[in-house]
Amino acid sequence: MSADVPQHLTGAGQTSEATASAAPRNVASSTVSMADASAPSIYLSWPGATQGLAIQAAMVDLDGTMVDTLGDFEVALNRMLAELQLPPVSREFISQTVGKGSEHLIRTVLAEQMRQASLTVCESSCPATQPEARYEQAWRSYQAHYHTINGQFAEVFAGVREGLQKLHVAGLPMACLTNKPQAHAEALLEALDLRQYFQLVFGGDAFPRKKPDPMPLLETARALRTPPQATLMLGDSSNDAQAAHAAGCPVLLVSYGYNHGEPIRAVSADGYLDSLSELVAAPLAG
Ligand SMILES: O=C(O)COP(=O)(O)O
Ligand SMILES: [Mg+2]
Repeated sequence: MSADVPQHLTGAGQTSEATASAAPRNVASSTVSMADASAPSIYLSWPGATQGLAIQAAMVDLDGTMVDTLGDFEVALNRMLAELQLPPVSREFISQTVGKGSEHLIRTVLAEQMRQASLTVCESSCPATQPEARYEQAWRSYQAHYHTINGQFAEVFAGVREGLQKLHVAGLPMACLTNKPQAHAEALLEALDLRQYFQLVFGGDAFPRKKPDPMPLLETARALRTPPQATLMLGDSSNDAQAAHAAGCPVLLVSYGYNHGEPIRAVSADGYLDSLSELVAAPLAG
């Protein structure tokens, strides 16, 4: 295991606090076997696939792929903005900004709402205040509010439980790989009863770099002990696709998530799904 992988993220992480704190409720963890280089391949297909994929494990994105979290983002951001005496942000703006981690979301929203406030309050002659000067306060406020409401305004997308169940039944080891902070991701998966499907959960603060950098995918494949080319990324945005291409992983994209306001089919991928329930998974003989 390379020295740059935090110890709790190594293969031994299967039995570390991440898993121990999230004991499966419906599926016994002992029924979910760990992947290794000789793990059996699963053949995956979906409607419109000219050719399916032979894979040994999957990494599944969280926001926009499994869970519609726009409501949570909206409430936490607007409570933060109210504290900072800034105008509320629209759901549409959030949907185009989410996906690159909390830091990027807070910085972008702060800059936009400060710009709007300066236009309203002082027309064109406001004294310039740098968003960066308010970033630390905004970050603390946002994280506290998000922690309080996490999952209360979120919903699992239609077809997600069915799709994950199919992959689980086919014997596919899975990790949740998100840019959401680790603690929020773990709590959300638990609250929505999705944690049971994942041997591992890696948040945006689990590695030194986030998607679209390939590092989180390469380290997750390493932790799952499957080669990147046999480790599928299942996501909703160009972040996931870009990271997958750079890591050498196959990638499938869902059409209903948050792709920075751009059509998902314009993003290069091995395939596109309108619902995870469209997936067909079967063990590959031999
Ligand atoms: O940016 C976030 O917080 C979440 O993003 P992801 O779950 O789509 O990776
Ligand atoms: Mg996403």
